Amino acid sequence: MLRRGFQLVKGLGQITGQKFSTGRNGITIRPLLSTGTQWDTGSPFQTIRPLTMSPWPFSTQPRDYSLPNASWSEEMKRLYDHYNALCEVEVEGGGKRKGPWRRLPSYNRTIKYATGGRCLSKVLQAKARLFTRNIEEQGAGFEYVVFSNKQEKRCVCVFQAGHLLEGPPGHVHGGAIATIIDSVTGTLASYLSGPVMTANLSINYRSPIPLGSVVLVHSSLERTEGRKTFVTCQVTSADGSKLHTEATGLFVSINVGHLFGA
Ligand SMILES: CCCCCCCC/C=C\CCCCCCCC(=O)SCCNC(=O)CCNC(=O)[C@H](O)C(C)(C)COP(=O)(O)OP(=O)(O)OC[C@H]1O[C@@H](n2cnc3c(N)ncnc32)[C@H](O)[C@@H]1OP(=O)(O)O
Repeated sequence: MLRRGFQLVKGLGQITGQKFSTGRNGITIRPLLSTGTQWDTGSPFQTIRPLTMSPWPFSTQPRDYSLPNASWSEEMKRLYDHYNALCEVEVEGGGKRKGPWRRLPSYNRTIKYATGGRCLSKVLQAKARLFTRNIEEQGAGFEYVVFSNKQEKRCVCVFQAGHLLEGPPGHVHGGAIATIIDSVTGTLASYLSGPVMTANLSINYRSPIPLGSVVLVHSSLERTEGRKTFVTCQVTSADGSKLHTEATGLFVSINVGHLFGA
């Protein structure tokens, strides 16, 4: 159980960019997501099935789902380029240095060993996938990339909602909107406060989101109180002129042992 806790903490560090202390040793973070390669199906009895074409197919790197793919619309790519450019700033005399923004990589499973939990068999645990990254067809589900700004304690997600997320005809399902809000606010809260769980999410749906459109999910820190991190969230059209959804979230810091019944 303790070993699992370490794996979880290290995995979080990789996702959030934080170095989580695991006690005496202060373990160095290294890629843990080695099962999520481009050729990986997640099954212990692997069927080789390429997700993307690569000149060297036997990559040991997991696929980063927050990078552009062929399904991204021009609008999605434009917004990606816009925020990506803010990740670096030009310095006098040429050259570049890190800017205030950071693109957060995104994988289809959070942690190699700590997925699923106590109620799943090992085989099912091996198959566990992050909810927002479990649709294989590019562009069909959640296409998104999160950029964070630690100084300003906020993040922005560029989100393109695919056709499998339909709720009302031609529009995005409210549960899918809640999912992306939970993911973005949860990512911000863990980026700022370390391991957290959603305690409360309150959502007001103001105007429907057309299926296939690109929207921005803005999330900011409101305040922290002890173990509690309060964040706000607005989903707007890509040009910011239309408010689609507003939300507030409460995230409670946890000891990772919480997830394993400690
Ligand atoms: C480790 C995960 C990290 C994820 C992030 C990874 C990085 C990014 C990676 C990939 C991107 C994807 C990101 C996805 C993000 C999704 C996150 C989720 O969906 S999480 C699943 C849904 N949430 C649950 O299942 C929680 C179930 N609830 C619980 O486990 C507990 O209730 C918990 C941990 C929330 C609190 O339990 P207690 O025993 O630790 O603490 P107590 O004492 O009850 O509460 C602490 C304080 O919070 C208040 N509080 C608790 N719940 C509240 C509520 N619902 N409303 C208002 N206040 C509440 C309490 O009144 C207390 O306040 P006072 O300190 O006394 O001032």
